[in-house]
Amino acid sequence: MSPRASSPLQPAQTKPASIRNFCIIAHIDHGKSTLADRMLQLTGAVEERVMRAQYLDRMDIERERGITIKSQAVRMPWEVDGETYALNMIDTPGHVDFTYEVSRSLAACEGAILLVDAAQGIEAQTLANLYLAMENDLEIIPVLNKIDLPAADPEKYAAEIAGLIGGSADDVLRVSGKTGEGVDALLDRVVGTIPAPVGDEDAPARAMIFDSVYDAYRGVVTFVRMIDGKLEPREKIQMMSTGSTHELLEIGVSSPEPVPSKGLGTGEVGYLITGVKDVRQSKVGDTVTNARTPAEQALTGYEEPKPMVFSGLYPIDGGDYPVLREALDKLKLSDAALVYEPETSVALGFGFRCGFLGLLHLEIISERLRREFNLDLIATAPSVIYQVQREDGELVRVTNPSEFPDGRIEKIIEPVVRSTILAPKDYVGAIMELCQSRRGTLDGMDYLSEDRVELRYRLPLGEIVFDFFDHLKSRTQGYASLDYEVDGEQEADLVKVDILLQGEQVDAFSAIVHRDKAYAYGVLMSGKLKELIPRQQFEVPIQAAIGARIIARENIRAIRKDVLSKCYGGDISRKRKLLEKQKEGKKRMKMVGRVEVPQEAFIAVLSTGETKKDAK
Ligand SMILES: Nc1nc2c(ncn2[C@@H]2O[C@H](COP(=O)(O)OP(=O)(O)OP(=O)(O)O)[C@@H](O)[C@H]2O)c(=O)[nH]1
Repeated sequence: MSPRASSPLQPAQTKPASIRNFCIIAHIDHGKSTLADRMLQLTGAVEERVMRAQYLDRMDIERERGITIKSQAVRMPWEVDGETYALNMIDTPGHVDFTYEVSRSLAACEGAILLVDAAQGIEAQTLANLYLAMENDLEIIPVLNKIDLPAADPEKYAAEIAGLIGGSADDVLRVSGKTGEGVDALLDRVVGTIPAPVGDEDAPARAMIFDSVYDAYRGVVTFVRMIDGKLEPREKIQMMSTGSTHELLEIGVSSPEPVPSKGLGTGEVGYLITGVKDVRQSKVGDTVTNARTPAEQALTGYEEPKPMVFSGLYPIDGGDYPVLREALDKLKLSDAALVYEPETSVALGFGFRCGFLGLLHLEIISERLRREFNLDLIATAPSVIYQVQREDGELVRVTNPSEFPDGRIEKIIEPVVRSTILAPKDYVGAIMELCQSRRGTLDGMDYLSEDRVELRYRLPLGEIVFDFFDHLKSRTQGYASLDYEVDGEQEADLVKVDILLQGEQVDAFSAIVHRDKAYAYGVLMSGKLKELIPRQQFEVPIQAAIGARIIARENIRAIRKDVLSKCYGGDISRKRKLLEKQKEGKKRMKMVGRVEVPQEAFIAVLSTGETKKDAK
């Protein structure tokens, strides 16, 4: 494949008419990275000699090790009819938790390539991002990828896509990121149909931050799209949400390695480095302006990141608490959405209550804590924000069951999501059953093609944060895809169920559940704990309670455990060994009142997410 591109345009001198800003909307594995590789190759942005598979992804891994910065936007030259254009490809996060970040990336573009696997068809996340792109008035270029696959069915899926975005199935481009077929035609289409950026070149500078990443060596690298005016190196810039000013140490473009430039003009996409150490000082959605001649009005659409899902993180080894605190402080530098505060649990000891954008965000953070900081953690069941109004009128914000107020309650408000589920039509019944059992209400249903259906449900966020996705997958043999977006609140009849061991409340097991499911939750939890907690030297009642009312009860019968009984008359070293072993075991026990609960019991009950799952 020989590159078709003449010498690139210089960033500071490129006129908006020669710029095209676009992103690729695609489901995981539909081939975004492979297609990006072909584009880098074809445009000559990356020389053949240094080309390697998943060029941009590779940079991602390097960034984790602090070697280079992640390329959130790549600039590529492309020539059409003797004229050179600068194409900026902007990366969009693919997952539902990061809808706001996606919306900012989209706001930085005039067009989007909708990339769909020609053997799979469109998926729910892609659909949700497509709708977002359409709401943002982006020009959509529909593309079927992997047409080289024997299983590809471009006719069927082209019709499906045409049905969604309008136009004819013939307008849907067909490419193979693997063989490179059709990629040049796609780049021509980008130049031909995506509008050039419009902005006021003479106005005071306004740049929208669509991403900021933390780099161990260079501090925060901020990715911006220039809307009006221009920015030049060594200027003082100002963040419009806070008014804070910073020296512009470096400004440039990624092509795809970072290349410093003489500035960025209207319509361009590039990066800024200011020496800021924390991504919170460079927030996605914020407007950057020139501190000397600031713009009067910030760009619209700025939002603070809002944590929606909360969970307590506790080190399994209490001695790791300072390590956990340090690790969270470090992660915060690169993640503006992570919030946390210290919390103590009677059962689990010292830990942190952490707020996340959603479940995936929670998973990413716990995984990073485990992998990068070597921490073994217990995470309490995820919870959402409830507004609880007491009878005396006081409103309490509850993100943790332990904050649930005692006494009489007037009403409880819970967050609700608008969800989209895509699946083959044979599974509609199973999906409806699941959504109904989670208090969902059907908003609508459409056939995308003969055999694929889009279901739209309103569901309480609290019902899906737990294990909804796992259930959806198992009921549809993995075929369903889900996307959701927080959409308002509703009143709900919820209660707090406590679990008591010998009359002592185990805070880590309390949960806020719908009244209809409280009994099932209580029975399930007490049954599980009975299996998991070893018999003690006295009888231990396990009770589930709503306030003072007991709704379920199990008993662990007493036993006198004498580890030495087996070795009557045995030699002393063997006895010592057994006693040592018993001591080891005790270390992993947590005391709840007088009851010894093995660490494993907490882990088994909390981390598998089996509690609410079975309590349906
Ligand atoms: N046959 C064929 N396989 C392809 C094509 N494009 C991508 N693939 C394969 O599909 C798989 C996923 O491709 P990626 O490019 O990693 O997909 P992605 O969308 O970037 O995936 P994530 O990085 O996980 O989001 C890989 O195994 C690729 O080799 C294609 O045009 N034809």
